Amino acid sequence: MLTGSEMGVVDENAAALGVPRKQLMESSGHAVARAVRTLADSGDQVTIVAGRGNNGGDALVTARFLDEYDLRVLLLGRPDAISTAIARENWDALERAEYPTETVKDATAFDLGNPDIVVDAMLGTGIAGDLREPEATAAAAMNEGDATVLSVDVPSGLDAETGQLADNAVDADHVVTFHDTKPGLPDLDVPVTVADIGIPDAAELFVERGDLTRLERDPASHKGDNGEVLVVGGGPYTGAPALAAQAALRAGADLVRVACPAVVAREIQSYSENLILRPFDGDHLAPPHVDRLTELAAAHDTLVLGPGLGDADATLEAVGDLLAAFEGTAVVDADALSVVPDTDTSAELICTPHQGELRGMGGETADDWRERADLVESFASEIGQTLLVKGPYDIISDGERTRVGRTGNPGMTVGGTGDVLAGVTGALACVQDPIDAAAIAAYAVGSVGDRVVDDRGYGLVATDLLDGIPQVLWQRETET
Ligand SMILES: NC(=O)C1=CN([C@@H]2O[C@H](COP(=O)(O)OP(=O)(O)OC[C@H]3O[C@@H](n4cnc5c(N)ncnc54)[C@H](O)[C@@H]3O)[C@@H](O)[C@H]2O)[C@H](O)CC1
Ligand SMILES: [K+]
Repeated sequence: MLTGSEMGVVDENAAALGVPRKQLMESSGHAVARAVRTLADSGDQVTIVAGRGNNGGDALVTARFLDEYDLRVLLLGRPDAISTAIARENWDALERAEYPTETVKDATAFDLGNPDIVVDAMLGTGIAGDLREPEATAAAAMNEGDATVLSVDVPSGLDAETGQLADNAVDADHVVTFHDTKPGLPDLDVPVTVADIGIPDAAELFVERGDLTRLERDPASHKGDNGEVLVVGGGPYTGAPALAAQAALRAGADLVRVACPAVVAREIQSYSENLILRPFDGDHLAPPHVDRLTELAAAHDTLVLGPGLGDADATLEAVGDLLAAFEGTAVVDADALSVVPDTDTSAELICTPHQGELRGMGGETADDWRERADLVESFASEIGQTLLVKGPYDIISDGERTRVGRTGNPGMTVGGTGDVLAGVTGALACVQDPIDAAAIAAYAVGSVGDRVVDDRGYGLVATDLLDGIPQVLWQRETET
């Protein structure tokens, strides 16, 4: 089952892999034609009712596969109101080949006639709310008439995000949906054909630019709505927590606070005026700090635990205590990772080990990335947490879903890049599911590294990554 927006991610990933949406539309349109043939006898009257989006575009393709029928193609609205280039190209192709096209300029001009089959291609995954005109009148005519109604992707009026059916939705007799079933379809109690439209499995496995379409920033949002991150780190090292915190800000978090030992607080602050420091006594994290830090962490959307903490016994004991007490979402990195397998926690963790740290946690790894993906998935399921295992192929798994990130390059083996990744993951986990946050973070940080190395060659340092994060996350180029 895929929601409409999940389908959009997969579809954009397919385009990134070289299978553009117009090709998918051709497959979709063909699949609808095959379904029409199973329902219609030769010479039957088949009427296509197309909307102005890509749902309509699918059925404009269908028309070219139905030459043996008595065909009518009705476009709801003027051709210049067609909202996508690919749907318009398919409309133009029908016109040039002199198919029997008609445009319906408003609801009063709609006349369904009395066809044997109606193809409902008014609205698919792009709908919001009840049907407006002229779709509402067209739907009522379909529902009142005797024709068999074949809906394209979803019955027009079914919200593929929530599965909710509008009061004035089309009452379909059959549905041909694409790639995977959609919310609400199983409840309709009509035959649903799931058509393979040639989307490669890789579009769901690999993290590609389509995954970035999950990111959105509400124009009406206030400070804090886009995430508050607490980084607990520092002591023996000061750069690591500063990198993680700055990366979290660059990834879009509103407020990032760094809790660190007091003796290094000034030094960490001196790296950036954007950071808010919350020092605790002494020169390293220890069990007496845990109560206050647990309380502080609970007031944030996510905790990033580990950068620069070191591996002093008292520090690792405190990490265990903090994880045991904390109930929110935490990104666990660096020395803190070793504590995870022995800790009982109700927190939701995103652990970001490289392969050596994974072994240290008791996980197995393999040279072949596919084998590694299987091993990481089993280990994630065993520990009941999300893993982001760093490497030339990043493997991200929550034990059920597994994703693979292929961005990044050998220039990124330098120190500090992991801290940047932890920070970005922490910021994204404020507003995304753990697996999506980890997948997007791995993809984005690798992409920034690729851009830096493309520009300047190797010799990249972790601070080079910070500035490029917003561009990769937000200035994305998508296919229209
Ligand atoms: N995702 C894929 O892999 C593929 C999907 N395909 C098909 O494309 C549609 C989705 O197309 P999209 O252009 O995004 O949206 P729609 O055609 O569903 O509708 C957009 C259109 O509708 C208007 N609108 C929105 N709400 C309403 C309303 N309540 N009443 C009237 N009109 C409304 C809106 O303004 C837009 O103009 C998907 O379902 C598949 O069929 C392709 O096949 C490619 C592969
Ligand atoms: K439809």
